[in-house]
Amino acid sequence: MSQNLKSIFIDGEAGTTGLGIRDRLAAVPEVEVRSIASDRRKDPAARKDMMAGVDLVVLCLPDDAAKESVALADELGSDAPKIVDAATAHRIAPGWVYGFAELEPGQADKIANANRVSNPGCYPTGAIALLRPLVDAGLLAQDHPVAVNAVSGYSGGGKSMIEAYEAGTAPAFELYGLGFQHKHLPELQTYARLTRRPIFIPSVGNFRQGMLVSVPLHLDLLPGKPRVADLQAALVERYAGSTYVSVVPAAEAGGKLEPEALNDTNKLELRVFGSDAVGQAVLIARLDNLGKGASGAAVQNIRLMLGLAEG
Ligand SMILES: NC(=O)C1=CN([C@@H]2O[C@H](COP(=O)(O)OP(=O)(O)OC[C@H]3O[C@@H](n4cnc5c(N)ncnc54)[C@H](OP(=O)(O)O)[C@@H]3O)[C@@H](O)[C@H]2O)C=CC1
Ligand SMILES: CC(=O)N[C@@H](CCC(=O)OP(=O)(O)O)C(=O)O
Repeated sequence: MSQNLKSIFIDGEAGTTGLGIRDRLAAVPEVEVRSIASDRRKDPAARKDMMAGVDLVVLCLPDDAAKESVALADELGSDAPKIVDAATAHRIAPGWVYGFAELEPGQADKIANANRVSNPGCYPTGAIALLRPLVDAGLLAQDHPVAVNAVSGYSGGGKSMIEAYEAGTAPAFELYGLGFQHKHLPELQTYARLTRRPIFIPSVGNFRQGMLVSVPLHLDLLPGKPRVADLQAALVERYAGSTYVSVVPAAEAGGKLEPEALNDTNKLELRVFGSDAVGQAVLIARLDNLGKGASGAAVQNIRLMLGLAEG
């Protein structure tokens, strides 16, 4: 192995997100992925030893295990590696940088200079990408009563949900999050800069991966009563020059949108469907929940943190 390679340990390498990151990193020649023998992969001592010898660790674990890994890294003091946490545990935690590079100007630099980066949730990636530019532009009041509806492929539920769908024991389609406590609400509200808690209703369908996130709006309830083109222009301005986020004319979709078109990419497409005649719009984000919603974003963050060129 070359001395110049950056070393990475994926804690949770055998899981859905971990495997996705490993596959993507296989195409990055500047890094080597180091692994623990399968029978010791949950052993805290083995994980700590591994962390002591690498440049960066990616946590692809349930929240409690991710917190345990961070505590192990803390015990290493100045020998601790950089951390990207793909779990929900540290998304609004002090001392962590939110790993959505396109959040606002300067966010990619913050990620590049951070030791601890929390990879965003799949649904918030779409919702924040749609909402934050409108809030920043004054087109959406921070206390606007926002509703976010979304559908995900079943891989979003990790190994257990994948097994249930592939065994044919899961429903064809299901709404969930109906207790108003979905784990993504805190980061969604925080990074969209909303002061009023949004209503968030996710759903899961019988397809493996892919995602749509939508936000309906009544234009006459927005500050200054904007037209559909004003919403579109605010998104275009925010993401001009972005490699992975694009604002696509809604007319191209012919009034329909399916969730799987960006699978196996790190892309995020944003559209504003609307009618000035009826004063209504719906903002829609399309992404791969395993791509820009998880492993793709993680590798984008890893590249930034290790000073590697964009992939
Ligand atoms: N699936 C998705 O679309 C996304 C998931 N995430 C997040 O990534 C994290 C992982 O999710 P996902 O990949 O879906 O989950 P999976 O259930 O597919 O994988 C989790 C992995 O972690 C392993 N694991 C559990 N406990 C420990 C432990 N104490 N030490 C070491 N390894 C452990 C599991 O081992 P075993 O194989 O034995 O079960 C499994 O391999 C979660 O926090 C999730 O919220 C983030 C974005 C999207
Ligand atoms: C379909 C499904 O169950 N999706 C998961 C979200 C995916 C995920 O794991 O979200 P993180 O990015 O926060 O880890 C859920 O709603 O809990």
